[in-house]
Amino acid sequence: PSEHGSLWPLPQKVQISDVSFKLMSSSFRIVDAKQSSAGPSCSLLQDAYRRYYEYMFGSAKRQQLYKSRRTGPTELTELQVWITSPDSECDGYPSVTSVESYELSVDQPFAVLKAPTVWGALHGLETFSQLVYEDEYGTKSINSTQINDFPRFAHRGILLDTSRHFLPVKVILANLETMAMNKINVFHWHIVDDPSFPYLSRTFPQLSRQGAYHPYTHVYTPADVKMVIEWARLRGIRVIPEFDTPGHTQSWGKGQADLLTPCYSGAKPSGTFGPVNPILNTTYDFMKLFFGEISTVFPDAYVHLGGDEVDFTCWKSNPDIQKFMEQQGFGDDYSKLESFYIQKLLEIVTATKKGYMIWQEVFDNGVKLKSDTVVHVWIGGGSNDEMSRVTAAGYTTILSAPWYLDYISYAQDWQKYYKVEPLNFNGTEAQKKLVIGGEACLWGEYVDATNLTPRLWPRASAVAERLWSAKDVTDINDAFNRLSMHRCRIYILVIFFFTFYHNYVHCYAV
Ligand SMILES: CC(=O)N[C@H]1NC[C@H](CO)[C@H](O)[C@@H]1O
Repeated sequence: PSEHGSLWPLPQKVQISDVSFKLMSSSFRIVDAKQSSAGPSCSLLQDAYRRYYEYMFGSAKRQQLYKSRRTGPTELTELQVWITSPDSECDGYPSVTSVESYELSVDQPFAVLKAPTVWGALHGLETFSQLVYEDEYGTKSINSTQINDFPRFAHRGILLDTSRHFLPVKVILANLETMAMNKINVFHWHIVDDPSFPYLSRTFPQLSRQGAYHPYTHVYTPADVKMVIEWARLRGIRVIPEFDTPGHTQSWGKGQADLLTPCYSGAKPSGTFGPVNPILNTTYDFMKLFFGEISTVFPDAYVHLGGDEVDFTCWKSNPDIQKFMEQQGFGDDYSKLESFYIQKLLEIVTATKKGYMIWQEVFDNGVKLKSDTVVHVWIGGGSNDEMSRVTAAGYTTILSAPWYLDYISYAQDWQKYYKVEPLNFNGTEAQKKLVIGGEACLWGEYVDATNLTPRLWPRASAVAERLWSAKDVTDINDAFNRLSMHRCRIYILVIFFFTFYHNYVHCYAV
Protein backbone atom coordinates (compact mmCIF):
# COMPACT_ATOMS: atom_id res chain seq x y z
CA PRO A 1 0.00 0.00 0.00
CA SER A 2 1.02 3.63 -0.53
CA GLU A 3 3.32 5.15 2.09
CA HIS A 4 0.51 7.67 2.37
CA GLY A 5 -1.84 5.00 3.75
CA SER A 6 -5.37 5.63 2.58
CA LEU A 7 -5.28 9.42 3.09
CA TRP A 8 -7.60 11.26 0.70
CA PRO A 9 -7.12 14.07 -0.28
CA LEU A 10 -3.34 13.85 0.19
CA PRO A 11 -2.14 16.39 2.79
CA GLN A 12 0.47 19.03 1.82
CA LYS A 13 3.13 17.54 4.15
CA VAL A 14 2.79 14.07 5.69
CA GLN A 15 5.25 11.73 7.43
CA ILE A 16 3.82 8.41 8.60
CA SER A 17 6.31 6.33 10.62
CA ASP A 18 6.14 2.57 11.18
CA VAL A 19 5.73 2.93 14.94
CA SER A 20 2.17 1.92 15.71
CA PHE A 21 -0.04 2.60 18.73
CA LYS A 22 -3.18 0.78 19.74
CA LEU A 23 -6.47 2.59 20.15
CA MET A 24 -8.90 1.19 22.67
CA SER A 25 -12.48 2.40 22.21
CA SER A 26 -13.06 2.16 25.97
CA SER A 27 -10.14 4.42 26.84
CA PHE A 28 -9.57 6.65 23.78
CA ARG A 29 -10.92 10.23 24.04
CA ILE A 30 -10.97 13.35 21.93
CA VAL A 31 -10.62 16.38 24.22
CA ASP A 32 -10.23 20.16 24.04
CA ALA A 33 -6.64 21.19 24.81
CA LYS A 34 -6.42 23.45 27.89
CA GLN A 35 -5.03 26.31 25.78
CA SER A 36 -7.77 25.98 23.12
CA SER A 37 -9.93 29.04 22.40
CA ALA A 38 -12.86 26.63 21.82
CA GLY A 39 -13.98 24.68 24.87
CA PRO A 40 -16.86 22.36 25.75
CA SER A 41 -19.31 25.16 24.84
CA CYS A 42 -18.32 24.84 21.18
CA SER A 43 -21.11 22.53 19.99
CA LEU A 44 -19.61 22.31 16.51
CA LEU A 45 -16.52 20.59 17.91
CA GLN A 46 -18.39 18.47 20.47
CA ASP A 47 -20.64 17.23 17.66
CA ALA A 48 -17.55 16.47 15.56
CA TYR A 49 -15.83 14.58 18.40
CA ARG A 50 -18.84 12.27 18.69
CA ARG A 51 -19.09 11.88 14.89
CA TYR A 52 -15.45 10.94 14.52
CA TYR A 53 -15.48 8.66 17.57
CA GLU A 54 -18.35 6.77 15.90
CA TYR A 55 -16.56 6.74 12.52
CA MET A 56 -13.51 5.19 14.18
CA PHE A 57 -15.08 2.80 16.67
CA GLY A 58 -18.57 2.23 15.36
CA SER A 59 -21.61 3.22 17.41
CA ALA A 60 -20.52 4.06 20.96
CA LYS A 61 -23.13 1.80 22.57
CA ARG A 62 -21.26 -1.44 21.78
CA GLN A 63 -18.14 -0.19 23.59
CA GLN A 64 -19.74 0.10 27.03
CA LEU A 65 -19.21 -3.64 27.54
CA TYR A 66 -15.57 -3.24 28.60
CA LYS A 67 -14.47 -1.61 31.83
CA SER A 68 -11.58 0.71 31.03
CA ARG A 69 -8.34 -1.16 31.94
CA ARG A 70 -4.92 0.22 32.72
CA THR A 71 -3.30 1.77 29.63
CA GLY A 72 -1.02 -0.62 27.76
CA PRO A 73 2.56 0.46 26.85
CA THR A 74 1.74 1.06 23.15
CA GLU A 75 -1.65 2.64 23.62
CA LEU A 76 -2.71 6.11 22.46
CA THR A 77 -5.45 7.32 24.77
CA GLU A 78 -6.09 10.91 23.77
CA LEU A 79 -6.36 13.34 20.87
CA GLN A 80 -6.15 16.94 22.07
CA VAL A 81 -7.74 19.62 19.88
CA TRP A 82 -6.18 23.09 20.19
CA ILE A 83 -7.81 26.04 18.42
CA THR A 84 -5.10 28.70 18.43
CA SER A 85 -6.74 31.94 17.23
CA PRO A 86 -8.73 33.97 19.79
CA ASP A 87 -11.80 33.79 17.52
CA SER A 88 -12.37 30.05 16.95
CA GLU A 89 -15.32 30.90 14.62
CA CYS A 90 -17.18 28.10 16.38
CA ASP A 91 -20.62 29.70 16.01
CA GLY A 92 -19.92 31.23 12.61
CA TYR A 93 -20.26 30.12 9.02
CA PRO A 94 -17.44 29.02 6.72
CA SER A 95 -16.59 31.47 3.95
CA VAL A 96 -14.22 31.75 0.99
CA THR A 97 -11.70 33.50 3.29
CA SER A 98 -11.90 30.91 6.10
CA VAL A 99 -8.52 29.61 7.29
CA GLU A 100 -8.68 25.80 6.90
CA SER A 101 -5.12 24.78 7.83
CA TYR A 102 -4.18 22.37 10.64
CA GLU A 103 -1.19 20.54 12.14
CA LEU A 104 -1.57 16.98 13.39
CA SER A 105 1.05 15.27 15.50
CA VAL A 106 0.27 11.65 16.42
CA ASP A 107 2.64 10.46 19.14
CA GLN A 108 2.62 9.26 22.72
CA PRO A 109 1.40 10.07 25.33
CA PHE A 110 -1.22 11.87 23.25
CA ALA A 111 -1.90 13.20 19.76
CA VAL A 112 -2.27 16.94 19.22
CA LEU A 113 -4.36 18.63 16.55
CA LYS A 114 -3.64 22.37 16.24
CA ALA A 115 -5.66 24.68 14.00
CA PRO A 116 -6.29 28.45 13.85
CA THR A 117 -10.07 27.91 13.63
CA VAL A 118 -12.65 25.13 13.91
CA TRP A 119 -12.64 24.75 10.11
CA GLY A 120 -9.08 23.43 10.12
CA ALA A 121 -9.85 21.28 13.17
CA LEU A 122 -12.69 19.57 11.28
CA HIS A 123 -10.26 18.72 8.46
CA GLY A 124 -7.71 17.50 11.01
CA LEU A 125 -10.29 15.21 12.65
CA GLU A 126 -11.14 13.75 9.23
CA THR A 127 -7.45 13.13 8.54
CA PHE A 128 -6.91 11.58 12.00
CA SER A 129 -9.83 9.18 11.39
CA GLN A 130 -8.31 8.23 8.02
CA LEU A 131 -5.04 7.25 9.75
CA VAL A 132 -6.79 4.66 11.94
CA TYR A 133 -6.67 1.08 10.63
CA GLU A 134 -7.68 -2.33 11.91
CA ASP A 135 -5.17 -5.15 12.23
CA GLU A 136 -6.02 -8.80 11.54
CA TYR A 137 -7.33 -9.19 15.12
CA GLY A 138 -9.74 -6.30 14.69
CA THR A 139 -7.61 -4.09 16.93
CA LYS A 140 -7.68 -0.40 15.97
CA SER A 141 -4.23 1.04 15.43
CA ILE A 142 -2.61 4.27 14.27
CA ASN A 143 1.02 5.01 13.37
CA SER A 144 3.10 7.86 14.70
CA THR A 145 2.53 10.64 12.11
CA GLN A 146 3.36 14.30 11.53
CA ILE A 147 1.08 16.28 9.20
CA ASN A 148 1.03 19.92 8.17
CA ASP A 149 -1.90 20.58 5.85
CA PHE A 150 -3.91 23.31 4.11
CA PRO A 151 -5.96 23.49 0.88
CA ARG A 152 -4.43 24.63 -2.44
CA PHE A 153 -7.80 26.16 -3.49
CA ALA A 154 -10.37 27.86 -1.23
CA HIS A 155 -13.53 26.97 -3.20
CA ARG A 156 -13.98 23.17 -3.51
CA GLY A 157 -17.57 22.42 -4.44
CA ILE A 158 -20.22 20.01 -5.60
CA LEU A 159 -23.34 21.10 -7.49
CA LEU A 160 -26.49 19.05 -6.96
CA ASP A 161 -29.60 19.73 -9.06
CA THR A 162 -32.86 19.23 -7.11
CA SER A 163 -35.17 20.39 -9.89
CA ARG A 164 -34.76 17.87 -12.72
CA HIS A 165 -35.33 15.22 -10.05
CA PHE A 166 -36.28 15.95 -6.45
CA LEU A 167 -33.73 14.76 -3.86
CA PRO A 168 -35.04 13.93 -0.36
CA VAL A 169 -33.36 15.97 2.40
CA LYS A 170 -31.77 12.79 3.77
CA VAL A 171 -29.98 12.23 0.46
CA ILE A 172 -28.62 15.77 0.65
CA LEU A 173 -27.48 15.24 4.28
CA ALA A 174 -25.78 11.93 3.42
CA ASN A 175 -23.88 13.56 0.57
CA LEU A 176 -22.86 16.53 2.74
CA GLU A 177 -21.39 13.95 5.14
CA THR A 178 -19.47 12.34 2.28
CA MET A 179 -18.35 15.73 0.98
CA ALA A 180 -16.81 16.45 4.41
CA MET A 181 -14.92 13.13 4.20
CA ASN A 182 -13.32 14.55 1.03
CA LYS A 183 -12.64 18.04 2.51
CA ILE A 184 -15.09 19.55 0.01
CA ASN A 185 -16.36 22.83 1.47
CA VAL A 186 -19.07 24.15 -0.89
CA PHE A 187 -22.52 22.72 -1.62
CA HIS A 188 -23.78 24.56 -4.71
CA TRP A 189 -27.53 23.93 -4.43
CA HIS A 190 -29.04 24.25 -7.89
CA ILE A 191 -32.40 24.20 -6.18
CA VAL A 192 -34.90 25.18 -8.93
CA ASP A 193 -34.99 25.03 -12.75
CA ASP A 194 -37.38 24.43 -15.69
CA PRO A 195 -39.09 21.18 -14.57
CA SER A 196 -39.85 21.91 -10.89
CA PHE A 197 -39.69 24.55 -8.18
CA PRO A 198 -39.23 22.69 -4.86
CA TYR A 199 -38.08 25.71 -2.80
CA LEU A 200 -40.95 26.73 -0.50
CA SER A 201 -40.86 30.53 -0.39
CA ARG A 202 -42.61 32.19 2.54
CA THR A 203 -43.11 35.34 0.46
CA PHE A 204 -44.41 33.46 -2.60
CA PRO A 205 -45.67 30.05 -1.40
CA GLN A 206 -47.58 29.53 -4.64
CA LEU A 207 -44.26 29.14 -6.48
CA SER A 208 -43.80 25.63 -5.02
CA ARG A 209 -47.51 24.97 -4.55
CA GLN A 210 -47.94 25.29 -8.33
CA GLY A 211 -44.35 24.66 -9.48
CA ALA A 212 -43.14 21.67 -7.41
CA TYR A 213 -43.61 18.09 -8.59
CA HIS A 214 -45.83 17.71 -5.52
CA PRO A 215 -46.78 20.53 -3.12
CA TYR A 216 -46.06 18.58 0.08
CA THR A 217 -43.76 15.64 -0.66
CA HIS A 218 -41.46 17.32 -3.19
CA VAL A 219 -40.68 20.61 -1.50
CA TYR A 220 -37.95 22.01 0.77
CA THR A 221 -39.72 23.76 3.63
CA PRO A 222 -37.97 26.56 5.55
CA ALA A 223 -37.22 23.92 8.23
CA ASP A 224 -35.63 21.59 5.62
CA VAL A 225 -33.48 24.44 4.31
CA LYS A 226 -32.40 25.40 7.85
CA MET A 227 -31.49 21.77 8.55
CA VAL A 228 -29.35 21.47 5.41
CA ILE A 229 -27.58 24.75 6.20
CA GLU A 230 -26.79 23.79 9.84
CA TRP A 231 -25.82 20.20 8.96
CA ALA A 232 -23.42 21.66 6.37
CA ARG A 233 -22.07 24.31 8.78
CA LEU A 234 -21.24 21.66 11.39
CA ARG A 235 -19.12 20.00 8.71
CA GLY A 236 -17.42 23.20 7.50
CA ILE A 237 -19.45 23.32 4.27
CA ARG A 238 -20.88 26.51 2.69
CA VAL A 239 -24.37 26.31 1.14
CA ILE A 240 -24.56 28.53 -1.96
CA PRO A 241 -28.10 28.51 -3.42
CA GLU A 242 -28.60 29.06 -7.14
CA PHE A 243 -31.80 30.71 -8.40
CA ASP A 244 -31.11 30.67 -12.12
CA THR A 245 -32.73 33.38 -14.28
CA PRO A 246 -33.75 34.64 -16.85
CA GLY A 247 -33.59 31.21 -18.54
CA HIS A 248 -34.29 27.84 -16.90
CA THR A 249 -37.41 29.38 -15.28
CA GLN A 250 -40.41 27.43 -16.68
CA SER A 251 -41.46 26.23 -13.20
CA TRP A 252 -41.48 29.82 -11.87
CA GLY A 253 -44.29 30.72 -14.29
CA LYS A 254 -46.64 28.13 -12.81
CA GLY A 255 -46.98 30.09 -9.58
CA GLN A 256 -46.20 33.64 -10.64
CA ALA A 257 -48.41 35.06 -13.40
CA ASP A 258 -46.83 37.50 -15.86
CA LEU A 259 -43.30 36.66 -14.71
CA LEU A 260 -42.36 34.79 -17.92
CA THR A 261 -42.45 36.15 -21.46
CA PRO A 262 -45.51 35.00 -23.44
CA CYS A 263 -44.25 33.59 -26.76
CA TYR A 264 -46.13 34.47 -29.96
CA SER A 265 -46.74 32.53 -33.13
CA GLY A 266 -47.54 35.26 -35.60
CA ALA A 267 -49.81 37.93 -34.12
CA LYS A 268 -51.21 35.65 -31.36
CA PRO A 269 -49.76 34.31 -28.10
CA SER A 270 -48.87 30.63 -28.62
CA GLY A 271 -49.69 29.68 -25.03
CA THR A 272 -46.06 28.82 -24.27
CA PHE A 273 -43.67 30.92 -22.21
CA GLY A 274 -40.00 31.79 -22.45
CA PRO A 275 -37.41 33.46 -20.20
CA VAL A 276 -38.38 35.94 -17.48
CA ASN A 277 -40.06 38.99 -19.03
CA PRO A 278 -37.39 41.72 -18.81
CA ILE A 279 -39.57 44.68 -19.85
CA LEU A 280 -42.14 44.71 -17.01
CA ASN A 281 -41.60 46.64 -13.77
CA THR A 282 -43.58 43.90 -12.02
CA THR A 283 -40.71 41.53 -12.85
CA TYR A 284 -38.24 43.63 -10.85
CA ASP A 285 -40.75 44.23 -8.02
CA PHE A 286 -41.03 40.42 -7.73
CA MET A 287 -37.26 39.87 -7.90
CA LYS A 288 -36.66 42.49 -5.18
CA LEU A 289 -39.02 40.72 -2.78
CA PHE A 290 -37.87 37.25 -3.73
CA PHE A 291 -34.12 37.86 -3.44
CA GLY A 292 -34.82 39.89 -0.30
CA GLU A 293 -36.16 36.67 1.24
CA ILE A 294 -33.28 34.60 -0.15
CA SER A 295 -30.74 36.97 1.42
CA THR A 296 -32.23 36.24 4.86
CA VAL A 297 -32.74 32.47 4.40
CA PHE A 298 -29.21 31.64 3.16
CA PRO A 299 -26.39 33.03 5.35
CA ASP A 300 -23.54 32.61 2.80
CA ALA A 301 -22.01 35.84 1.51
CA TYR A 302 -22.70 34.71 -2.07
CA VAL A 303 -25.75 33.68 -4.07
CA HIS A 304 -25.54 32.10 -7.55
CA LEU A 305 -27.77 33.90 -10.09
CA GLY A 306 -27.30 31.53 -13.02
CA GLY A 307 -27.66 33.40 -16.35
CA ASP A 308 -26.84 30.34 -18.48
CA GLU A 309 -28.37 29.21 -21.80
CA VAL A 310 -30.84 32.05 -22.45
CA ASP A 311 -32.83 31.23 -25.60
CA PHE A 312 -33.87 34.46 -27.42
CA THR A 313 -36.53 32.87 -29.68
CA CYS A 314 -39.49 33.73 -27.44
CA TRP A 315 -38.32 37.27 -26.74
CA LYS A 316 -37.96 37.80 -30.51
CA SER A 317 -41.54 36.59 -31.14
CA ASN A 318 -43.16 38.96 -28.64
CA PRO A 319 -44.39 42.29 -30.12
CA ASP A 320 -44.08 44.22 -26.85
CA ILE A 321 -40.47 43.15 -26.57
CA GLN A 322 -39.78 44.05 -30.18
CA LYS A 323 -41.09 47.56 -29.41
CA PHE A 324 -38.93 47.75 -26.30
CA MET A 325 -35.84 46.74 -28.29
CA GLU A 326 -36.49 49.63 -30.66
CA GLN A 327 -37.05 52.15 -27.85
CA GLN A 328 -33.80 51.09 -26.20
CA GLY A 329 -31.90 51.17 -29.45
CA PHE A 330 -30.77 47.57 -29.01
CA GLY A 331 -31.37 46.84 -32.71
CA ASP A 332 -31.86 43.07 -32.88
CA ASP A 333 -29.01 42.21 -30.52
CA TYR A 334 -30.97 40.32 -27.83
CA SER A 335 -27.88 39.75 -25.71
CA LYS A 336 -28.23 43.49 -24.99
CA LEU A 337 -31.72 42.78 -23.60
CA GLU A 338 -30.32 39.91 -21.52
CA SER A 339 -27.62 42.26 -20.18
CA PHE A 340 -30.30 44.88 -19.42
CA TYR A 341 -32.14 42.30 -17.30
CA ILE A 342 -29.04 40.86 -15.60
CA GLN A 343 -27.68 44.30 -14.71
CA LYS A 344 -30.96 45.24 -12.98
CA LEU A 345 -30.97 41.88 -11.17
CA LEU A 346 -27.38 42.38 -10.00
CA GLU A 347 -28.33 45.80 -8.59
CA ILE A 348 -31.27 44.20 -6.73
CA VAL A 349 -29.04 41.48 -5.25
CA THR A 350 -26.27 43.93 -4.38
CA ALA A 351 -28.86 45.92 -2.40
CA THR A 352 -29.41 42.78 -0.28
CA LYS A 353 -25.68 42.94 0.63
CA LYS A 354 -24.87 39.68 -1.13
CA GLY A 355 -22.05 38.88 -3.53
CA TYR A 356 -22.95 36.88 -6.62
CA MET A 357 -21.72 34.10 -8.86
CA ILE A 358 -22.86 33.82 -12.47
CA TRP A 359 -22.37 31.30 -15.29
CA GLN A 360 -19.86 32.44 -17.89
CA GLU A 361 -22.38 33.55 -20.57
CA VAL A 362 -23.13 36.66 -18.47
CA PHE A 363 -19.44 37.61 -18.73
CA ASP A 364 -19.23 36.47 -22.38
CA ASN A 365 -22.20 38.74 -23.26
CA GLY A 366 -20.38 41.77 -21.89
CA VAL A 367 -22.66 42.45 -18.91
CA LYS A 368 -21.21 45.13 -16.58
CA LEU A 369 -20.25 43.19 -13.44
CA LYS A 370 -19.07 44.22 -9.97
CA SER A 371 -15.37 43.62 -9.49
CA ASP A 372 -15.92 40.88 -6.87
CA THR A 373 -18.26 38.89 -9.10
CA VAL A 374 -17.36 35.20 -9.30
CA VAL A 375 -17.50 33.89 -12.87
CA HIS A 376 -18.29 30.18 -13.17
CA VAL A 377 -16.66 28.60 -16.22
CA TRP A 378 -18.55 25.55 -17.53
CA ILE A 379 -18.66 25.47 -21.35
CA GLY A 380 -16.44 23.09 -23.32
CA GLY A 381 -14.41 20.33 -21.68
CA GLY A 382 -11.13 22.21 -21.43
CA SER A 383 -12.09 25.89 -21.61
CA ASN A 384 -8.52 27.04 -21.04
CA ASP A 385 -9.16 29.97 -23.38
CA GLU A 386 -12.19 31.02 -21.34
CA MET A 387 -10.12 30.84 -18.13
CA SER A 388 -7.57 33.14 -19.78
CA ARG A 389 -10.29 35.58 -20.91
CA VAL A 390 -12.17 35.73 -17.59
CA THR A 391 -9.03 36.11 -15.44
CA ALA A 392 -7.54 38.63 -17.91
CA ALA A 393 -10.69 40.70 -17.30
CA GLY A 394 -9.81 40.54 -13.59
CA TYR A 395 -12.69 38.38 -12.32
CA THR A 396 -12.53 35.76 -9.58
CA THR A 397 -13.11 32.46 -11.35
CA ILE A 398 -14.16 28.89 -10.55
CA LEU A 399 -13.82 25.98 -12.94
CA SER A 400 -16.42 23.29 -13.64
CA ALA A 401 -16.06 22.62 -17.38
CA PRO A 402 -13.98 19.41 -17.18
CA TRP A 403 -15.94 18.11 -14.18
CA TYR A 404 -19.49 17.49 -15.42
CA LEU A 405 -20.08 14.21 -13.59
CA ASP A 406 -23.57 13.81 -15.10
CA TYR A 407 -21.69 12.89 -18.34
CA ILE A 408 -21.01 9.18 -17.79
CA SER A 409 -18.66 6.77 -19.54
CA TYR A 410 -17.25 3.27 -19.06
CA ALA A 411 -14.32 2.30 -16.76
CA GLN A 412 -12.21 4.49 -14.48
CA ASP A 413 -13.22 7.95 -15.64
CA TRP A 414 -12.13 9.35 -12.27
CA GLN A 415 -8.63 9.38 -13.77
CA LYS A 416 -9.77 11.90 -16.42
CA TYR A 417 -11.04 14.22 -13.69
CA TYR A 418 -7.89 13.67 -11.60
CA LYS A 419 -5.57 14.68 -14.46
CA VAL A 420 -7.15 18.14 -14.88
CA GLU A 421 -4.82 20.99 -13.88
CA PRO A 422 -7.05 24.08 -13.26
CA LEU A 423 -4.23 26.58 -13.84
CA ASN A 424 -3.20 25.12 -17.20
CA PHE A 425 -4.12 28.24 -19.16
CA ASN A 426 -2.15 31.15 -20.60
CA GLY A 427 -2.00 33.92 -18.03
CA THR A 428 0.10 35.90 -15.56
CA GLU A 429 0.63 34.84 -11.96
CA ALA A 430 -1.92 37.52 -11.03
CA GLN A 431 -4.47 35.88 -13.33
CA LYS A 432 -3.79 32.43 -11.81
CA LYS A 433 -4.42 33.85 -8.33
CA LEU A 434 -7.96 34.79 -9.42
CA VAL A 435 -8.84 31.10 -9.76
CA ILE A 436 -10.20 30.29 -6.30
CA GLY A 437 -11.15 26.69 -7.10
CA GLY A 438 -13.80 24.63 -8.84
CA GLU A 439 -16.90 22.47 -8.61
CA ALA A 440 -17.94 19.02 -9.77
CA CYS A 441 -21.45 19.30 -11.26
CA LEU A 442 -24.00 16.47 -11.05
CA TRP A 443 -26.97 17.72 -13.07
CA GLY A 444 -30.21 15.89 -12.43
CA GLU A 445 -31.69 15.07 -15.83
CA TYR A 446 -30.79 11.40 -15.33
CA VAL A 447 -29.99 11.40 -11.61
CA ASP A 448 -32.21 10.85 -8.58
CA ALA A 449 -31.88 9.20 -5.14
CA THR A 450 -31.63 5.73 -6.70
CA ASN A 451 -28.41 6.35 -8.64
CA LEU A 452 -26.89 9.55 -7.25
CA THR A 453 -24.33 7.96 -4.90
CA PRO A 454 -22.51 5.62 -7.32
CA ARG A 455 -22.52 8.36 -9.98
CA LEU A 456 -21.03 10.94 -7.63
CA TRP A 457 -18.61 8.84 -5.56
CA PRO A 458 -15.72 8.18 -5.79
CA ARG A 459 -15.57 10.15 -9.08
CA ALA A 460 -16.04 13.46 -7.21
CA SER A 461 -13.21 12.42 -4.87
CA ALA A 462 -10.83 12.85 -7.82
CA VAL A 463 -11.94 16.50 -8.08
CA ALA A 464 -11.65 16.91 -4.30
CA GLU A 465 -7.97 15.88 -4.29
CA ARG A 466 -7.20 18.02 -7.34
CA LEU A 467 -8.62 21.06 -5.52
CA TRP A 468 -7.08 20.33 -2.08
CA SER A 469 -3.64 18.77 -2.67
CA ALA A 470 -0.46 20.31 -4.01
CA LYS A 471 -0.15 20.84 -7.77
CA ASP A 472 2.56 18.15 -8.07
CA VAL A 473 0.34 15.42 -6.58
CA THR A 474 -0.25 13.65 -9.89
CA ASP A 475 0.93 10.04 -9.38
CA ILE A 476 -2.07 8.11 -10.67
CA ASN A 477 -0.88 4.76 -9.19
CA ASP A 478 -0.47 6.17 -5.70
CA ALA A 479 -3.88 7.81 -6.11
CA PHE A 480 -5.42 4.52 -7.24
CA ASN A 481 -4.09 2.71 -4.13
CA ARG A 482 -5.37 5.37 -1.76
CA LEU A 483 -8.67 5.91 -3.54
CA SER A 484 -9.46 2.18 -3.52
CA MET A 485 -9.30 2.22 0.30
CA HIS A 486 -10.96 5.65 0.61
CA ARG A 487 -13.88 4.37 -1.49
CA CYS A 488 -14.61 1.65 1.07
CA ARG A 489 -14.61 4.24 3.88
CA ILE A 490 -17.14 6.35 1.97
CA TYR A 491 -19.42 3.44 1.17
CA ILE A 492 -19.38 2.07 4.68
CA LEU A 493 -20.59 5.47 5.86
CA VAL A 494 -23.12 6.05 3.09
CA ILE A 495 -24.47 2.53 3.53
CA PHE A 496 -24.89 3.52 7.16
CA PHE A 497 -27.30 6.12 5.88
CA PHE A 498 -28.99 3.69 3.53
CA THR A 499 -29.53 1.15 6.31
CA PHE A 500 -30.56 3.65 8.93
CA TYR A 501 -32.76 5.60 6.58
CA HIS A 502 -34.33 2.64 4.78
CA ASN A 503 -37.09 4.88 3.45
CA TYR A 504 -34.53 7.21 1.97
CA VAL A 505 -34.09 5.44 -1.33
CA HIS A 506 -37.03 7.12 -2.98
CA CYS A 507 -38.08 6.32 -6.48
CA TYR A 508 -40.28 8.96 -8.05
CA ALA A 509 -42.11 8.28 -11.26
CA VAL A 510 -40.82 11.50 -12.77
C1 LIG B 1 -24.67 25.84 -16.49
C2 LIG B 1 -25.22 24.58 -17.13
O1 LIG B 1 -24.57 23.56 -17.14
N1 LIG B 1 -26.47 24.67 -17.66
C3 LIG B 1 -27.10 23.45 -18.19
N2 LIG B 1 -26.11 22.79 -19.07
C4 LIG B 1 -26.19 21.36 -19.26
C5 LIG B 1 -26.43 20.64 -17.96
C6 LIG B 1 -26.47 19.11 -18.15
O2 LIG B 1 -25.18 18.63 -18.43
C7 LIG B 1 -27.73 21.14 -17.34
O3 LIG B 1 -28.82 20.94 -18.19
C8 LIG B 1 -27.57 22.62 -17.00
O4 LIG B 1 -28.81 23.13 -16.54
